[in-house]
This record gives sequence, C-alpha cells and structure tokens, in this order.
Amino acid sequence: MTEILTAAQMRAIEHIAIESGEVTGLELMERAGKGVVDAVFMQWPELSETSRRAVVLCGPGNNGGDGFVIARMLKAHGWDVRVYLLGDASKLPPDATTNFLRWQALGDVETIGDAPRLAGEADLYVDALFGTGLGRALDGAVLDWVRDRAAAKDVGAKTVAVDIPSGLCSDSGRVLGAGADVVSAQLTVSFHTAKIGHYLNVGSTTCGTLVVADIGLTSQSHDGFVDIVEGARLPSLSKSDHGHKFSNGHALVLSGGANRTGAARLAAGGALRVGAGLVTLGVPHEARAEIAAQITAVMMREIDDVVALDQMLDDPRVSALCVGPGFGLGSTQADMVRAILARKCATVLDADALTLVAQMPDMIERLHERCVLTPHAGEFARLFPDIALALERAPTSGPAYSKVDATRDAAARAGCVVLFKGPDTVIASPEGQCSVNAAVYASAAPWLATAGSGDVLAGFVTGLMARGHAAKPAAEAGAWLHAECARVFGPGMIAEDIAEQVPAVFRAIGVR
Ligand SMILES: NC(=O)C1=CN([C@@H]2O[C@H](COP(=O)(O)OP(=O)(O)OC[C@H]3O[C@@H](n4cnc5c(N)ncnc54)[C@H](O)[C@@H]3O)[C@@H](O)[C@H]2O)[C@@H](O)CC1
Ligand SMILES: [K+]
Repeated sequence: MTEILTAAQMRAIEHIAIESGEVTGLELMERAGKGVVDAVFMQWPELSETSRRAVVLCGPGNNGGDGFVIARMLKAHGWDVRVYLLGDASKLPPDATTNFLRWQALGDVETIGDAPRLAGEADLYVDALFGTGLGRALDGAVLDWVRDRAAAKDVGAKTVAVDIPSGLCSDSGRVLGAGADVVSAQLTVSFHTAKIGHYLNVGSTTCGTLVVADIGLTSQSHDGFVDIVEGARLPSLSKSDHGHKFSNGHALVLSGGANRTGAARLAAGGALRVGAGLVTLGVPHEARAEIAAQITAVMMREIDDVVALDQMLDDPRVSALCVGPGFGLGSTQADMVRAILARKCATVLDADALTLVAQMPDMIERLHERCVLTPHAGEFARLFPDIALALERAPTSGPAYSKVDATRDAAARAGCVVLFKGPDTVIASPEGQCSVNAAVYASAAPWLATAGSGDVLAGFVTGLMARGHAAKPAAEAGAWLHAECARVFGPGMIAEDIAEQVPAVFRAIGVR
C-alpha cells in the first residue's frame, strides 16, 4: 500500500532529510518547482510548444517559495510571467526569500489584489498561495480572487495547484471556513507522496488530476501513517490447489423475513464470489419459499430465533457471519445480534444490525476485535453522534478534524474495525491503523451509488473473513474489490452486477 501523509508527517520527513544533511530546503524547493513545471507540460503538451502567459500567485510561506521557482522556470521557457504576492516580502521564510530575490532579478512582483482572473488574461494560473501550512479560511484579496475566478467559469481554464489547492486542508480534504471557498484546479502537483486531504471529502473534486512529483526524499514508513488500498498489494486471494470447500470457510448470512430477502441474498452472493467455500443463508420460516426459489449455490437453513441460531453456530466450520442487510429491527433480531456477538466469531455488522447496535446502549460494549462495522454516513451518525458532529462542524482552523480522525476514534470506541463508507472509504482498527480505499480520480466508481451495493460489500468482507483473513485486511480487500468491480462494469451497473465482475477483477490482479 502507498502511504499518504498529514502536513505534520510531511514536515517531519523534510526536517529529518534536511537535518541529516542529505538535502537542503532550497534544493527541495527547486525540485518541487521543477516537478510542477514538468507536470504542467506533461498534462498540457500544447503549453510547451510556444511561449505563453502565466499568472503566478504566491503566498506568504514556502508554497509561495515554490511559486517563485515556477515563475523563474517558466520565464526560462520564454513565457511572459506575472507574479503576485500576498503579504509582505520581508516576512517570507528563508528559502522562499531566496527564491523571491532570484525572481526579482528577472521580473516584477505585484500585489495580489491586482491579479488577473479571466482565462483570456493568462494561459496558465499557478496557485502557490497556501499548501500544507493553511491555517484558516481564505479571506481578503485572496478570497476575492478565488470567488471571481470561480464566477468566471472559463471553458478550458488551466489552473495548477502547487501541493494542494489553496483553501483545502491537506489533512482532511475539507475546505476551511463556512463558505466552501477554495481554488478549483485542473491539475494538482504534490511532492514526495500524496497528502490525506487529496483523497478525503472534496479533495478529489477540487484537485483535478493529481500528480505526485519525486523530490528525492526517502520514504520513512511509520505505523501511524495512513495507506491507500491498492489491488496490486492485497493479501493473496488465490485458493490453494489442494483445498476443499470447507478449507475455504463457511459464511452464514442472516436474512430478514418475507419480501425483504434481497439484501441478504446480495450479501450471500458476494461472499460466495470472493471465495468462501460455502455460504448459507439463515432464513426465517416465512421467507423459506421466497429464498428457495432464488438461490442455487448458496444454501439455506431455517433460523427463526436464538435457539436455532445457536445450533447453527455450534458447527465450528461456520467461520464468519454477516448480519444486518434487510434483517429487521425487532426484539428477536436484537437478541440474535447479542447472541452472535457473544460467540466472538468473525462478524460483519451492516445496515439494520448497525441501527440495533445504535439503539441498545449495551451493544457497543459487546463488539469485539473480530467485528467489522460498515456504516455509511447516516449509520455512522447514529452509532457515533458526537464524532459525526465533530466531522460535520465547519472547520475554522487547520488541520481540520478528518474522516480518518473520525473513523479512528470510532474504531477505538467500538473496539473493532470500522469501515466508514463513501467514495473515500476509511478503514480503521481499534489500535489506530488506518487506510483509505479511494474510489476517486482514475479509480472513480460513481455507479456504486445504487440500491443494494452496500449489501454486496458486506458480503465481500464476510466471505474474505470466512476464508481466514483478519478483519482489517478483509475490510480493505472487500472495499477495493467492490469499487474495482463497479469501475470495471461502468455505467448502467446495478447491485446484482457487482459480484459478477469478481472473476474479471481477480484475473486482472493475478488471483488463481
Ligand atoms: N519545507 C520544505 O522544505 C518544502 C516545502 N514545500 C512547500 O512548502 C509548503 C509548506 O510551506 P509552509 O509550511 O510555509 O506553509 P504554506 O506556504 O502553506 O503557508 C503558511 C503561511 O501561510 C499563512 N497562512 C495560513 N493560512 C492562511 C490564510 N488562510 N490566510 C492568510 N495566511 C495564511 C501562515 O501564517 C504562514 O505564513 C508545502 O505545501 C510545499 O508547497 C516544498 O517546497 C518542498 C520543500
Ligand atoms: K496551493
């Protein structure tokens, strides 16, 4: 998996590299500027063909320092470059000052209030106002510029954001302030690794194309770092050449009553597709005929109450459970959830099971480390109302409380893995290990927003746990497969199609 960093982690990595004498801050700034110019010419080759006009907006920190480097490099390409500075040049930090002076030898520096706004006035706008040091909402002349630029609605406008679009918090992907004012970039060039904010919340819709430039820093893995889930780095999902069905686990998916069995059937199909050796639907008597008419490889067993459930769970071959999709919210269902939690089996709690946990104060304490909760935003708010509130409150200062923070806090409180759904799905363990499955940028899967898709995800995670994967890797692999199946299928996809894509996706990542 690839690490993505907070601003503080990035600063620490830079600091260590500079302190060790491996590189100077000035060298890093030069490489950052070059990385942006190279990415601009790669993204828009037409800009490299003839000299053009650039407007470079520089802020009061090192992001502004990068801007002066970019201005100098574009000038060296023969461009007409105009530079606008926010604030007092005498207060720039040292490396930015050096590059300010280098630029001053080549051209003027005007004040930000005079910066042009319209596409006709420049071929390229460079946003070097704020990067990882954004501390509060945009205001004053910068805010005016951002609003005017947004109102201009230029077709084919080209704005490159240096490190991160100004106004966006690099830890959370949230816009600081109540107004949602942020530079809208077509290209964002970050350095060393992407930042968490590029992937969460509105980060991906604000950055345009995201490019990460190598500035020669060495990676320094750390337990606290957040990972991006990647298909190429999932645990092995191949089946053993010598296995039999029971060696691949037996998943039990509990269904609700008649006329609401679809969700459990979708989950069961998902569990089977990702390789559980057997999948059984636990079905109330009244729904038997309905389910029997619609399943083939999935098996069925009548489970009406806790007694029948306990009998089934006495079979040690049942290796994972899924409870919640279409399950119901009655007292029998609540008793069954309690009975399941008492068994300490690998269990995915989704949909109605999450609502039951939220309604019964004793339930949260019964959750354990082999559970995975899979809430969407509404379910998350029911389960963890105070945490959800902190996440919804408009952030006034940076770094802002993020979905990563919220999921980590929820997992610590629940004592189990929490998979907080969305295009920016965050998965956290109670110990704070955390990853993001980002169905954004080239991995976007917008057709996942369809009825029943969450049921399939619950089934995927259950199937992988039934096969013996631990809760967090199962949640990560399930989330990645889910989004990738939808991406591969593309437009027109409905929930039934998701699991059907598993064979193609498995083949593509070498699963056998
Ligand atoms: N430190 C280094 O060696 C390197 C830093 N790099 C660049 O440096 C950036 C980080 O630099 P800094 O830490 O100086 O932070 P920034 O340049 O992002 O901004 C910090 C400055 O902006 C002010 N500020 C924050 N929010 C404001 C607001 N809303 N309105 C007005 N002023 C505000 C702060 O008081 C501070 O003066 C990175 O994003 C990256 O672009 C790169 O050059 C790579 C090397
Ligand atoms: K920026």
